[in-house]
Amino acid sequence: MPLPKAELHLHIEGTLEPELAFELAARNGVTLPYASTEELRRAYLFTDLQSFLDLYYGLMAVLRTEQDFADLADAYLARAAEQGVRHAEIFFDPQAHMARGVSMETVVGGLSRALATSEERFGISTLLIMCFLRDQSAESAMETLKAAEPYLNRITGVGLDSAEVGHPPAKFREVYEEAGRLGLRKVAHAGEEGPPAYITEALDVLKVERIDHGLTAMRDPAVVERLVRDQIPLTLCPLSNVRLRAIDILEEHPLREMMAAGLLCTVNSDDPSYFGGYVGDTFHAVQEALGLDHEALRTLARNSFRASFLEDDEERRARYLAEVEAYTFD
Ligand SMILES: Nc1ncnc2[nH]cnc12
Ligand SMILES: [Zn+2]
Repeated sequence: MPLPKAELHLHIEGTLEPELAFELAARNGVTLPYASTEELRRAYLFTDLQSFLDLYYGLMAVLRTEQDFADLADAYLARAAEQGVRHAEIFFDPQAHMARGVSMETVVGGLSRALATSEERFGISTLLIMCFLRDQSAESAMETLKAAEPYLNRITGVGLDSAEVGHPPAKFREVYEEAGRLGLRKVAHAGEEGPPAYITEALDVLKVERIDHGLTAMRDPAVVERLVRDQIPLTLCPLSNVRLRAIDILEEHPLREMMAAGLLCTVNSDDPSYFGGYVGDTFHAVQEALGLDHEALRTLARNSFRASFLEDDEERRARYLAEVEAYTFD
């Protein structure tokens, strides 16, 4: 039995496996620019975040109907369950779909249909976090938030993703203020490729409660001190960092140093179909590469539930935490 954990940094579109992509392409009459799943997999040689995003947005062309989004989420949940995930806070990128003529209703409808039965089928509780694409305009983000208003009973929070450098958090001040007025929780990618100042800006200007990635915090001791003082959770994605060349090899990932500094670290998969592993695989990979002992893994699992947005369900959080404490490694 795998260690129980929450996954807090997971783009549902990044769980699209080549086999499902080809199945959906055939179902929807979409022609992919790859002859086979093998050829598609061979294209997963990324040099940076942008080179990944180009392929990731391109492959989304196969996602067209509510059923497609439900199938995508179902496939993720089945794999996550095998990897010990008990709770998942799932990102989605509506602008990438609406730009292709797929409505918010289709996206949220399909995803939430799969999530509605996740607990009984997979034993995984779920929340949805809607991300804005930071390389698009603030106006587009605001329009996206407006388009989501009829569905806010199914959306817990907002996030910020896509190409980071040159798109600082402050660009989205108004849309985050409005999200706050609507009662949404707030997270943002910061410090993946961007400077540590983006992390501070996301906290100060956007008032986010968690930082997605936060890897570059280690370049600025003052930023580390702030994150430690306020116990701001970081949703780290070590396999993603290697595949997108933020670090050269997993052995050089600063996770150990970050935990030792007192940062509230969690480990997540980001886009598991593209980066070589789901979250349980990621735990194994960092355990091996960094020599983490069982107590460090237990701390990461504990942190994942502590950092989750289960505030309205403290009883459930306590139950998950008790599972972590009772877990015996074999
Ligand atoms: N790692 C990542 N960084 C920014 N945007 C993303 N969208 C999907 N994965 C992402
Ligand atoms: Zn991400």
